[in-house]
Amino acid sequence: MRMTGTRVAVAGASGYAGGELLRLLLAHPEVEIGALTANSNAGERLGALQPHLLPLADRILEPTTVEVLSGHDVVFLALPHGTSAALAEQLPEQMVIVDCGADFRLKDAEAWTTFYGTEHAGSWPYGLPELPDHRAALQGATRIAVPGCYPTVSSLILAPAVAAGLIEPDVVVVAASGTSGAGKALKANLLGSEVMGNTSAYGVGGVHRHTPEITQNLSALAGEPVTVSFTPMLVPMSRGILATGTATLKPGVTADQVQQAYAAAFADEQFVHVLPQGQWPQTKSVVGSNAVHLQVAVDEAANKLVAVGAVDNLTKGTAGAAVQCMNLALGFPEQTGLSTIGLAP
Ligand SMILES: NC(=O)C1=CN([C@@H]2O[C@H](COP(=O)(O)OP(=O)(O)OC[C@H]3O[C@@H](n4cnc5c(N)ncnc54)[C@H](OP(=O)(O)O)[C@@H]3O)[C@@H](O)[C@H]2O)C=CC1
Ligand SMILES: CC(=O)N[C@@H](CCC(=O)OP(=O)(O)O)C(=O)O
Repeated sequence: MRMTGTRVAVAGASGYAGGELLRLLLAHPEVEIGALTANSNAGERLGALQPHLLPLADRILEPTTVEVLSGHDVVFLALPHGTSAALAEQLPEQMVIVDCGADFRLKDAEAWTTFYGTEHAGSWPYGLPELPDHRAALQGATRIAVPGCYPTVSSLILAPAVAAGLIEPDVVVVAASGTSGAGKALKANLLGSEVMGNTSAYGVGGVHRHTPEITQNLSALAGEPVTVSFTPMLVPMSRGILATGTATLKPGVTADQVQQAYAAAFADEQFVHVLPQGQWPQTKSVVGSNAVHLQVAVDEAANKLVAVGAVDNLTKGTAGAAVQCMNLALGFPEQTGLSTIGLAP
């Protein structure tokens, strides 16, 4: 059903994801921005924390409570993991809730507890419409779990090969992220002098919490368990992720088959672009946009498929996906308020 003047609230408006949501929502023709909430920063002017959001500079951040968030058509939750579940269960059923956190992404309760260490709250429709069979569940949905930033790009770079049965169910993903992926809260390894002029791996050895999310996406596509070895890295830039996925080709699979599978998988997708042959994704081309840039090659000597993808972790990796999902939930054209144009140089 098409609605106009849709009233939206953003919980976590003082954070990075909340700020990016507001940047996009300010340019969205169908919404009216309602309550903006925070935690330790409640009572502050938004302008003191998000100086780039000039039209909202004098809005005062409210506490994140059920009372403040009720009375909106849509609530975006951009809160730390584990915070959304308790809040969501008290909000009205008919309200559309789009959760940027992880609380409702995983279907497997055991995987949740292993990686997050708390009780599983359940699962909601997963907000990656470009994965086969996902869009329909988002149309008209009232609860949506936005994917993690690494899983978005890591799943999309390998999805066509997995869905077409071109690779063995055993993949390796190495992904480099800008520091905004870690959120705004000060962390020792994210201080300027630790990050500048430096690149480091972290969460190595299958322990990063995005591993089960990528596994869930690829296994569902394969119709059998897919083993995922995922290694994230931190690089000295504020936004963007560049991910490389590698897998062994099944016997007899040709480079032509691979190219055709990728072209066909995303032919009708407005946000996922398989680049022309010979051109490789780079993060700057997608920064600030909801686009994913992809490229794939066959390494014949090693018998491997190698796929590379770039996203902006805060846009298609979080807030852009959240807006795209809201559009689907409310019946707005999917691209409303979203751009595919990045930055250069
Ligand atoms: N950054 C990214 O690239 C991505 C982030 N996400 C997810 O989005 C969510 C927000 O992340 P991000 O914006 O980066 O994090 P930030 O640390 O930048 O922001 C967190 C926000 O949550 C608020 N907050 C903190 N603790 C509580 C609490 N106990 N109750 C209510 N509100 C609280 C903060 O308010 P205050 O400032 O007042 O303390 C702030 O507004 C997380 O779940 C994250 O995993 C998902 C994909 C990518
Ligand atoms: C660079 C960096 O630290 N990135 C974050 C991922 C952020 C994200 O997408 O994810 P969630 O919503 O699942 O927290 C990390 O590795 O924890």
